[in-house]
Amino acid sequence: MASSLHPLIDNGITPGSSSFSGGKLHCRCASDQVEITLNSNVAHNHACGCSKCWKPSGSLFSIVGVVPRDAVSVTANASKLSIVDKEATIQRNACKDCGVHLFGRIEKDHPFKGLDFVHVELSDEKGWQEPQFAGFVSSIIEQGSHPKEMDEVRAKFKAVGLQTYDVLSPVLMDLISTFTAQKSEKLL
Ligand SMILES: N[C@@H](CCC(=O)N[C@@H](CS)C(=O)NCC(=O)O)C(=O)O
Ligand SMILES: [Zn+2]
Ligand SMILES: [Zn+2]
Repeated sequence: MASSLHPLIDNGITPGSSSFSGGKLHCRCASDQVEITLNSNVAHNHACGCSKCWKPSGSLFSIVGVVPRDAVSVTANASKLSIVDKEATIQRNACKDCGVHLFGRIEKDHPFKGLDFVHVELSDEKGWQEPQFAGFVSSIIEQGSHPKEMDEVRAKFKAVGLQTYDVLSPVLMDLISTFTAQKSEKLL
């Protein structure tokens, strides 16, 4: 398989630091970079194979984690941000010039409302939580990967110690279903 899963996965995973408490993200413009300050480490960091999450060119997967939205502030060049798809659940704020997604925010009623989605590779700091699993793996087929490559893709994740799922991990799926059950009062 010629393609890279993601630079933070391909050569093995570097563990983060439990005492790390945040840092800055920058877009990839040569000047006037959008800067985001995060006052928190990420949680539920994972590889996402869906077509909507930003990924570096040449990679099959995005690496995306969440932080409380109160921990996110735009600290430079906010005027360069624009929402990629206003109809999507996750409103991904991208740099209009370089295309990098700086943060994704949920405004509608949703189990993950209150959490923003961010890509820690946009930071120079070390200590961010390492990827915990791979989600939306089968979605890479929708972007042109051949179904025959899937065994190899899943084996590569397993080789670096990550479980693969075709939606999200059991913990996150249980959170989503708990939210749904509480809303319909099946669970009190
Ligand atoms: N197979 C679809 C899956 C898209 C999808 O459902 N993505 C997930 C993971 S990021 C999601 O929660 N999307 C909500 C959104 O994009 O607003 C694709 O690849 O486009
Ligand atoms: Zn930019
Ligand atoms: Zn995604």
